[in-house]
Amino acid sequence: MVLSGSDLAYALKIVLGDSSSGPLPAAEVSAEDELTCTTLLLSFILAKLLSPMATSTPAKSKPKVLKFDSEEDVAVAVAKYTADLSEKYIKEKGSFSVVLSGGTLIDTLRKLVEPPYLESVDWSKWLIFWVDERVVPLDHEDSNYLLAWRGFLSKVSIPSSNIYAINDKKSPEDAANEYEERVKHLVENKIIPICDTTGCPKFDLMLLGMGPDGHVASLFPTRQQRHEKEKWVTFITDSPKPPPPRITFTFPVINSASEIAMVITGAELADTVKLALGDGHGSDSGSTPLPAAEVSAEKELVWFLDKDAASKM
Ligand SMILES: O=C1O[C@H](COP(=O)(O)O)[C@@H](O)[C@H](O)[C@H]1O
Repeated sequence: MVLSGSDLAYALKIVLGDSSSGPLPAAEVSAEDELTCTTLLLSFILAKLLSPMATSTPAKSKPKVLKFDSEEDVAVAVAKYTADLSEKYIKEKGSFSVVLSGGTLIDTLRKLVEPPYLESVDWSKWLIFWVDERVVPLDHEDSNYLLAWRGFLSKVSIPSSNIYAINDKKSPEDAANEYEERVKHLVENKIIPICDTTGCPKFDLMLLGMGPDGHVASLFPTRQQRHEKEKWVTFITDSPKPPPPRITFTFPVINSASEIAMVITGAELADTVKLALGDGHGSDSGSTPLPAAEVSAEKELVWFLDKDAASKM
């Protein structure tokens, strides 16, 4: 009987290890029994390899892709989706943590700050974070905080103590470390739960946009931050998209969120959407998938696309 490979270790231990109730059948193998024993062993190994226990992280489900006739329809759908999740999570856990990106996303959230949601959403239970931020003063035109303040936060009654902007007085590295510390503190105080499978903070909802190069947050195809596995928040000083200094949540944190919406509109993103939802590989990023193709959620990832963004699929 010839056995090889590390996957056989557990089977060998069972078959060859001592047993108080007498030897297992395979331990008494003779030349005539060899075929039967090998078949049994192969079945055991196959069953083990094919069972969900064979992989250390459970496979996540495929993204849900929703296509709409217009950008306006996307805005309407994203508002309802967010308000519904707000109600669900506040009912379940008493608060709703939302991670915002910058860019076009904020304008697409405009329907959320109109009736009926303006009155029906319990804004007092919201906690706001940024998936990435440009390291500029908070009142600078490039600030994602300022963008969100103007287009969203100034219109709703989220307590200011629940709005977690970055410290704009620090260097990118220090600002990233401080933001990570603040999130750790919230985790320690059980304000943000921890994701059992990754050990990262588990935010309820991330609302993400995507750049034409397939970047999400400030994780760019050609920069190493996208490969960060240890830090929760990292920094970049040479972002290919200006301004160069930024901080960003890393993929382990992004992909630990319960729900993620990728909100993407406009014909200029159609090729990138096709790549990201296809095999994920951009022509200029070799065999590494686009960052947008690496987004996954603990519960559900939904791509909201208007017909222009979906036109090449
Ligand atoms: O620089 C950034 O870009 C992305 C995408 O922005 P968009 O304007 O193309 O929608 C954004 O998601 C990110 O938060 C921002 O810092």
